[in-house]
Amino acid sequence: MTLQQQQLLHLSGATKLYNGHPVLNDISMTINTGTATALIGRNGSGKSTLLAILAGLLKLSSGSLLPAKPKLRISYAPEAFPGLRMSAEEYLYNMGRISGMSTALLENKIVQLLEAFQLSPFRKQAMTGYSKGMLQKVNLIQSLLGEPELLLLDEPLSGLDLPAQHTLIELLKELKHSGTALVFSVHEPLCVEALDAGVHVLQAGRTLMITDAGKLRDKPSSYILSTALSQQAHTAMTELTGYISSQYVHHRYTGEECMEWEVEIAWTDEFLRHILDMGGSVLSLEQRSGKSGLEQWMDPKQSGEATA
Ligand SMILES: Nc1ncnc2c1ncn2[C@@H]1O[C@H](COP(=O)(O)OP(=O)(O)OP(=O)(O)O)[C@@H](O)[C@H]1O
Repeated sequence: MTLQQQQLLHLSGATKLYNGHPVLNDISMTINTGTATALIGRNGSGKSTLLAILAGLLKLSSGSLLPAKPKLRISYAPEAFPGLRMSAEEYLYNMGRISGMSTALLENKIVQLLEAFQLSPFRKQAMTGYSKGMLQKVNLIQSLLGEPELLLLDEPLSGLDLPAQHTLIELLKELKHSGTALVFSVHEPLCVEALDAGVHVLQAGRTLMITDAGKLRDKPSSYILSTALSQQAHTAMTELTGYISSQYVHHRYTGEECMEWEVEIAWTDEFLRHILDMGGSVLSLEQRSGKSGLEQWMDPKQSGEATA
């Protein structure tokens, strides 16, 4: 915790039973101001249940949830949002008034957010006619209206088009910077990396691991696609400094068998030269992060099995 960060909420030994069966089992986490925490895990691993508990909407079967102060301003955007009969503008206005916002501030905020999410042209239409993505935008705008100290988002990117995803991430970055604590469930790496989030991996209601985006990010490598070389030339390449791995792959367009080389970026030129010297052709070159990136942790069972 940096000097400026303060504890907002502490969850300890949280267990939630449904029909005697634990769907969350002994979960502990501390949420500090100005931080982002991503909950990741397979479908049914307990992310939504945990968010509803943090929001105070579900009671714990055992364990404790301790806010650092009595009236913490919490906003919550649930996973599903129904198409109500009222217009988005009306709904947002009502929600803002319920949370105690002043009319002037609220009207201003609604206009800004509807514009940012490109919903202004539809603001007076009944939400029964909205698409899934449009409803998700209203759901998110509702959670962004006030100035929450803790913002809980259940799969916020779900159903959003790309511009809306970027708008949301920029807004979340600003909120985090201004001290709001963010906790969100997510199946895509985009949010985790952009918000430099801590990562809480759930598996069947239990904490599998706690880490952060920085640790999960791989050092990028160069990936060179070349025509297949002779066995002798291939072996010589594998002995060069900077070699990481190689595999036979089929070319995306021609279907031809070729070789993909993963090499350290600093040695890329050497490898390109060797391929040409050995009679091969370079088909493409790109730099990207390696195999065990964040995507792998989006499917924690697989990772758990791999390291077991
Ligand atoms: N009201 C309920 N009654 C009984 N079981 C429930 C209830 N709500 C959730 N569960 C169960 O709790 C487990 C965790 O569900 P939860 O919705 O929290 O998972 P999730 O990680 O958010 O899943 P997803 O990625 O699909 O949204 C699941 O097995 C689910 O069936």
